[in-house]
Amino acid sequence: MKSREENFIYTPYTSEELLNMVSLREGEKRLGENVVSEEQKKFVIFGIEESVGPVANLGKPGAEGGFAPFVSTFLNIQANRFLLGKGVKIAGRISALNRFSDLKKNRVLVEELDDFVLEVLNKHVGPNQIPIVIGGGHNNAFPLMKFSAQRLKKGINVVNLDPHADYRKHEGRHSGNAFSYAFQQGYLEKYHVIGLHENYNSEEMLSRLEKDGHYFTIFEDYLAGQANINEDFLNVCKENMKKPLGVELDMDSIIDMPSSARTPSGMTLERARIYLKTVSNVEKVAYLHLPEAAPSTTQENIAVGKSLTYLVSDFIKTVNKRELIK
Ligand SMILES: N=CN[C@@H](CCC(=O)O)C(=O)O
Repeated sequence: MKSREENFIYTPYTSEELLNMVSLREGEKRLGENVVSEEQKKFVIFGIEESVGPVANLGKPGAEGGFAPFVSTFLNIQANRFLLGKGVKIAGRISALNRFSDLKKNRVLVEELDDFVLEVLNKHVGPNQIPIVIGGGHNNAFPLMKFSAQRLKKGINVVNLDPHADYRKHEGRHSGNAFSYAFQQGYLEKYHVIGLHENYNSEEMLSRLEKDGHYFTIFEDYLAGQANINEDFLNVCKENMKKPLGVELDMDSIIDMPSSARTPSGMTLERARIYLKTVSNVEKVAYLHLPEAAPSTTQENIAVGKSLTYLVSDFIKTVNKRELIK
């Protein structure tokens, strides 16, 4: 299946392809062996292999490479009492076939991608299923919010752990304005963005976040001990306990994570895990989105694959635990 101008393609996984990525070991069960089962699926995972969004935001390419190391790592973790993986489906991936050198053309390309991601989600996510989208730029938050708002018939609340608010002007689509476009179009109601870096958010954007009634916290306030990050995670969870919540984690919030906006100062992976475990503990998660990882070496592939796997498995375990408690 291709997008309208044929600049993107969706390729579903076959069970055989997925099983080929699993290294079997006698006496053990790997997650991939259960992921291919015929059981009812609660979580549907999609990869997005593109970096047109970050490039259209004047950033660096590489986000097309985040998903592949995730899949091979995730399929090979242990299936055990903590996570069996039978309720998880790895559906397929959207890949970019083109990118231009012209900024305007790339921003139009992002619109084509927005529509294509929405089409794929509409086609492959059932009524009670939760989509998990991995890889690509933060631009793909827009179709995820649109998909969720359309199926719930109202704008949703979203939480994002991110040094950048991605609430830039409506200047053509890119990875830095998914949330401002979604708010303008009524798909996003209240935006909670946690851990903004003082140095990387324009005054104009911060003022607009305030004017539009959103909630944001500053990373440096946590460093100075003027705010408590775990309390802020918990407060977002409590405020959204009974509302459908979109959960976003920009991989560039994590210290040294290979990405377009790689940072030497930021969240530890452990803090990011606590974030996901806390904010996902609401009654209805609309989706999980983990964009922006951009590995370029073998070592970086390992780091990205394992980091994404910890985060996705934490998320699934948190949602599963809630369902069992109910
Ligand atoms: N989604 C990320 N957005 C950031 C990062 C830009 C970059 O790639 O360098 C932003 O718009 O500021």
